[in-house]
Amino acid sequence: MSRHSGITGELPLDDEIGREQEYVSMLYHRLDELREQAARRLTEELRTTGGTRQAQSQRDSSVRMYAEQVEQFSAVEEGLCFGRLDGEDGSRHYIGRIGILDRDGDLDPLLIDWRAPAARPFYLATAANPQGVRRRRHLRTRQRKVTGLNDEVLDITAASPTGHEELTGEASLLAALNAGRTGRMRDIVETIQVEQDKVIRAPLPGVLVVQGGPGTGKTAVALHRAAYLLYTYRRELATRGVLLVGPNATFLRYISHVLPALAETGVLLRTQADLFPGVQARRVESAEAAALKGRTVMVEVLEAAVRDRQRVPDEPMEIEVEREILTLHPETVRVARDRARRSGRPHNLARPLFDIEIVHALAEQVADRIGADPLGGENLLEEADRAEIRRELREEPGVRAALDELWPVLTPQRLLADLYADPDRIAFAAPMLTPDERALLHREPGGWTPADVPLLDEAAELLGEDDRAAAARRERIRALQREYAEGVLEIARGSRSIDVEDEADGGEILGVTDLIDADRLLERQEEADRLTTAQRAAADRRWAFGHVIVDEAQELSPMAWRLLMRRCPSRSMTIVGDVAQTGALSGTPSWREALEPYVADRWRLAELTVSYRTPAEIMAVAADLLTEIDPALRPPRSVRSSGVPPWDRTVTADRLADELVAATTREVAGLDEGRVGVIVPAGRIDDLGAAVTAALPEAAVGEHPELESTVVVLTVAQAKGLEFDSVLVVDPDRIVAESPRGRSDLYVALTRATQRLGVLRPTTS
Ligand SMILES: Nc1ncnc2c1ncn2[C@@H]1O[C@H](COP(=O)(O)OP(=O)(O)OP(=O)(O)O)[C@@H](O)[C@H]1O
Repeated sequence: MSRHSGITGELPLDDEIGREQEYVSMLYHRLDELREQAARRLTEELRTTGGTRQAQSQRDSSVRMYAEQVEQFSAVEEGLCFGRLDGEDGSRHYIGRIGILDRDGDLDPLLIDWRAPAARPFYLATAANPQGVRRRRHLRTRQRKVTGLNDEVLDITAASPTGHEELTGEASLLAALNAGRTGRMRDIVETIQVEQDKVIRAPLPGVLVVQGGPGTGKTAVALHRAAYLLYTYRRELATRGVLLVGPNATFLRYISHVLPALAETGVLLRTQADLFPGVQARRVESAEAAALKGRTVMVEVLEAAVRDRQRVPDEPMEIEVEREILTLHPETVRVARDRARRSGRPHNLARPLFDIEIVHALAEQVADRIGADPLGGENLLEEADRAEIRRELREEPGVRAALDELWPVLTPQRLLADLYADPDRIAFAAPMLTPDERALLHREPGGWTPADVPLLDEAAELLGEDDRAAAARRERIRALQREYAEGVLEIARGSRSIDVEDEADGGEILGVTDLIDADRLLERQEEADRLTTAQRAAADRRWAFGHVIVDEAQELSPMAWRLLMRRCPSRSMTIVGDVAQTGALSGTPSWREALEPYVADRWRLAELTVSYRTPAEIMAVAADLLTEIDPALRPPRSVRSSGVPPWDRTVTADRLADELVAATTREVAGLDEGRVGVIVPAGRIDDLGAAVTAALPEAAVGEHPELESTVVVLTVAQAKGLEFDSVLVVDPDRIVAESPRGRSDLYVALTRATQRLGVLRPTTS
């Protein structure tokens, strides 16, 4: 179907590369001009001060725009232009990371953004459906130099060299797949495949579930979809932003370079642990405790925990007020409590109603005494006198203390910490749980776990925000503003280094940092709130995102789904995952079950069927296990073979560490470049990690291991979503035994390799 050639059939390869070099150099020249122009304008805007409030605000948005432009033009430096489409009508278009117009702004761009409709045939055209394309050319570049090219002539009569009828840009694709891994995910913008393109460019509204086996590009697709949506629906998403949720911090670091390389910085990347502003949930707890906290029964538990804080005393309470003792009867409190509850307001917002009732009752006592008619007639006080008494009572420390005791204003953190710390409170709030389950909730204060985050969020809903929460938010926003101010200066410094290089050409520009410091910039920002949408969203628990993307979504608990749905009232979501890889005990084995409570059956399913990571030899091993997990599940088809069969070796238990070190050393020696992943049972990460790092000091292990190390030792939970050139899986039986979802964990472990897989099994004898 397609012809791959070193010679294009028109010009010798070198000449052809030379011609492409001319074009690519021209594009870089134009990119430099645009970047310099943006940097110059940024500097000019930052130098200008004064003017009306409106002028300041306009200037501030210009500063943001130019700062973003400088950032974007720098981000697309590597691989700026990667493709060319020759039409049957003789047209010729270059495809790249951003769109570039010529100086006159002619309609025909010099470079077409990969997300633009005009670029789409680059990804979709096949010999059977050429879409007006005669030839697709992939350009390979290193820095600004064209190093090679691959052509596909979309000619139905030409034979396919590999029989992969469905692949587009096959030579470039295979080159990308066979390249050594660096510990950082790369973008796939040059070689997006047809089934992936359909997901990436699916319309914005509604819930789209992307189900696909290991290595089918779900993460890659999720990231490119974020970039596509921000480009195509910029107006809709500019103010509301896009949230991308990943399974853990290591994974976010792994993917963190992809969107900047696609010149998109407007996506907020977060783990579940970071979704409650002001809380960093790093505490560790048992899988069972996390699973319990993920169940929706916790909504009832929290509701009861809040009710428990709305107290009615058993005995009358005595309150001292200016040397006088007032008595608060349980019945008075009960009536006040019931009225406040009936308002239906969240706890903290109902407190004023409770206060009114209680203060009113106490004021009546005072009025009865001081307004009593000595002759036995009606009380002598007017309503204005009573109002004054109520006002004074509110200020009384004794009254305030009583109100705080009976109906305390609570933060979510206070509610949850008090609940966990006290078995009696747990017993009151969770009668529906078993004693063992209640024991799982009990713990001393001191940090939060990721499974606490949806509970904090739920508690925040039940409590309503009090003033302290709002003040905390203002403080967080201020901190982010400072960060932003520093970021702008950083960009300005970056742009300056480009300018400095150009000084030889007479292009000297006065540096931004010569004119303004972070504090002054911050002052100006406070006048005109100029945070990026993502930054504002990060600080605000009640932010409603324009679109939410969830990766490894099978791991989300029902409580986590509730949180995410609150963040996305428009239900515009992309949910990416593989139900066969579910490891969390409260994770989902079925998309229908997870989504039904929120959108019933109004969601679309897209499936990715081809694995780009895992070679056929390794996928065959994983496929046997998949059948055990669920005979109905089908493994993805591997796009390539490595020619290296996986090995599986049994060693005596006492030799395991030594054998592992020896095998790791061999794998490292066998790789030119690239990374080795050693996946071990969670219960052996400490000793086996220590053994490997003792022998190979460059190896990384720990809570957040450095993925760019040659060797990384990690658990399955840490390895989720990652990949390595060579993978050693240690003690698979124990990995399976460690969790009720152990077989899915092993499936994840076996599918992390791009080239080679080895399995080490200890025996007891
Ligand atoms: N079209 C493509 N072109 C080049 N590389 C690709 C393409 N699609 C996927 N890949 C590569 O395949 C590998 C696996 O992709 P990715 O991590 O997105 O898969 P996944 O479906 O999320 O896997 P898992 O379920 O195991 O987390 C990555 O190295 C990715 O860059």
